[in-house]
Amino acid sequence: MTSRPFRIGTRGSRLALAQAHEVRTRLMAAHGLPEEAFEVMVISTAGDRIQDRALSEVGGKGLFTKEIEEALLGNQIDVAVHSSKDMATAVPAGLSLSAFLPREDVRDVFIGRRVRAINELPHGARVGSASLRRQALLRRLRPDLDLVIFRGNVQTRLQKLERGEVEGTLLALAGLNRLDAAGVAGEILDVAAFPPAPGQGAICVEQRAADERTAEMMAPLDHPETHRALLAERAFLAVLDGSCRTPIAAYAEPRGDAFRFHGMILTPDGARMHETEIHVPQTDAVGAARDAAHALVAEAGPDFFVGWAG
Ligand SMILES: NCc1[nH]cc(CCC(=O)O)c1CC(=O)O
Repeated sequence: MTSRPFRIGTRGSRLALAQAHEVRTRLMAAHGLPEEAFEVMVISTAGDRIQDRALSEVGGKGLFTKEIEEALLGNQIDVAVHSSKDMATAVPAGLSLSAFLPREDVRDVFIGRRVRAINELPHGARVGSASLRRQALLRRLRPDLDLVIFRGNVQTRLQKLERGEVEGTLLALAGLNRLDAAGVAGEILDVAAFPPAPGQGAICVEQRAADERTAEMMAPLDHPETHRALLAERAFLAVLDGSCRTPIAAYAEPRGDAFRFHGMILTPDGARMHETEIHVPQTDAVGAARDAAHALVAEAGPDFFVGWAG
C-alpha cells in the first residue's frame, strides 16, 4: 500500500454506502489492511437528484452511474461499487467490471401498509413501484390495482408507504437485508412467478480496465459463480434492450456446475409474456443466454416490441 488511501466511490444512499463498506471490509480482510487504508468517496448522481419521474422517462440506468464512471476515468477514485442491477449492459470504454461479490437473496418482496400479502390488498388499492418489470408482473397477478410510479431510495419509499401515499410497494430483499430492514417485508415473492431483474442482489466493482494494481486488489473478492451468472443475465439483457425501459427478468440460478436460466419479457401492461427456461453448464451460460434471448424475440414477434417503445 502506498501513502494515499485506496479510494472507493459510491452513491450516497444508505444502501450504496452499506455496499461500499462491505467492499471495504472484504478488502481489509483479504489484504490485512486497516480501515485507514481506504477512503469511501460519495458521488452524487443524476438518478439521486431526479426523484419525481420514472427512470425510463429520464434516461434509464446510466443515471445512477455516469458521474461515478466519470470520476473513475478522471482518476478521482480507484473503484466504484454498484448494484449490478443498476448498470447498463455496455461498460464505457476504459472501464471494466472486475469483481462480483457473492450474491445476496435475489427475490423481491411485497411490503404492505395494512396487509401482509399481495392477495390481501383491497380491490383497486394503490401500489407504488418505479420498476416496469415489477409493475408488469404485479399487473398479471392483480390487474385491478392502481399502480403508480414510486421513486426514491429505499428509505424514502418506506417513508412514503408509512405516510399512506400507497398501500404497498415492492423492493428487493437484498437491499433490505443489507440495511438490516428485512423485518418490513410482508411477503417474499417466489422467483418462478416473480423473477428478478438481471443482476438483482449482486454488488459489482468497476475499475479502470488498465489498472492492474487494482485488478490484483479486487481478485480475491470476486465470486466466480456470481460473476458467471451476472455475465449471462447481462448478455440476455443486452440482446433485448440495454436500458431499463422495458419489463425484463432474468435469473441464472446455480445448480451444481450448471445454471437453471429463467428469462422473461413482458409488455408493460403485463398482458403478454414470453419466458424461457434452460439448463446450461455455467461456462456456456453467456452464449446460451444470448441464444435464449434471440429465441424469445423471434417467438414474441415484432408487434410485441411496439409496446416497449418510448
Ligand atoms: N433500483 C434501485 C436498487 N438497486 C439495487 C437495489 C436492491 C439491491 C440489489 O438488487 O442488489 C435497489 C432497490 C430495490 O430494487 O429494492
